[in-house]
Amino acid sequence: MKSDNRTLEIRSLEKYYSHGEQKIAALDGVSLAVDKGDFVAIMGASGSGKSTLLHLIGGLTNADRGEIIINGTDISGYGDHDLTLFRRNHLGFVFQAYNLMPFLTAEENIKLPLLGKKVTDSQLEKLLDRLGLKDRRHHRPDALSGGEQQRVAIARALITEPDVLLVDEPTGNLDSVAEEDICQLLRQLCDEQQCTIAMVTHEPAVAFAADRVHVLSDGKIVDSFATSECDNEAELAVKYQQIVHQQKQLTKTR
Ligand SMILES: Nc1ncnc2c1ncn2[C@@H]1O[C@H](COP(=O)(O)OP(=O)(O)OP(=O)(O)O)[C@@H](O)[C@H]1O
Repeated sequence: MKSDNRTLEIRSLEKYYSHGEQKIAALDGVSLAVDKGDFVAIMGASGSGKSTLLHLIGGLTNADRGEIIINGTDISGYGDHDLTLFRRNHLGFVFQAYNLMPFLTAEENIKLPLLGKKVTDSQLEKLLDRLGLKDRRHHRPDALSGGEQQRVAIARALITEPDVLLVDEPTGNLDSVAEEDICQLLRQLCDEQQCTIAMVTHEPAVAFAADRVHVLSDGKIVDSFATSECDNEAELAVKYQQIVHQQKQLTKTR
């Protein structure tokens, strides 16, 4: 059923890579729907296709088949120029490596995606305040902790008010305290500001912040479940491992 609230819809997405004679299906018919304000986590073993999926949603590579519809716009047929414009206006990215400009302050980094466009002072203040960066705004990245650098990266992704925030292993370089802090922040952004988030992670503790987990295996979504089915991250880890194990058994018997 189509929801009017749907921010992201992926239909039968396929992506192949060639290794010599061999053709590898990185994505093999992935379909997914995310409503406004929903937070989904995409989990899966190494090589299951997580990054490929996020890169396709983000218009960083093209699909071989299928559709990617973001707020009603199908970007799957777009060329490089249109994809660049679409990314700039509609998507926000947060990566494991914060990718901040080392010679710019936190505030200058946050304003980078605006490309000179004005942001109102109150908009910027609100964002700095929300991300707990007010007293760090004039610091350069090397004077910030890992968690603070990731907060700056999140603020930079949010400054253009994107339709979807695409997040790739956001806590991979952080200790457990900073990890929890970033997870809480992402959760609150959904609850309070109706941010729509698609996040790739292999960490059950990080996935627990989401509303729903989709499990990828060999380029297919093989299962998905609401995180509310799990009382805590340990239960989520067990549930995820069971799905992965079941999938391995199925592959063996094929
Ligand atoms: N540029 C590429 N050229 C060739 N093959 C690729 C390329 N990118 C990914 N692949 C292959 O596609 C499959 C999916 O890769 P992908 O990086 O999406 O997996 P992943 O789940 O993100 O893995 P990881 O958790 O290790 O980052 C793998 O078999 C990988 O080797």
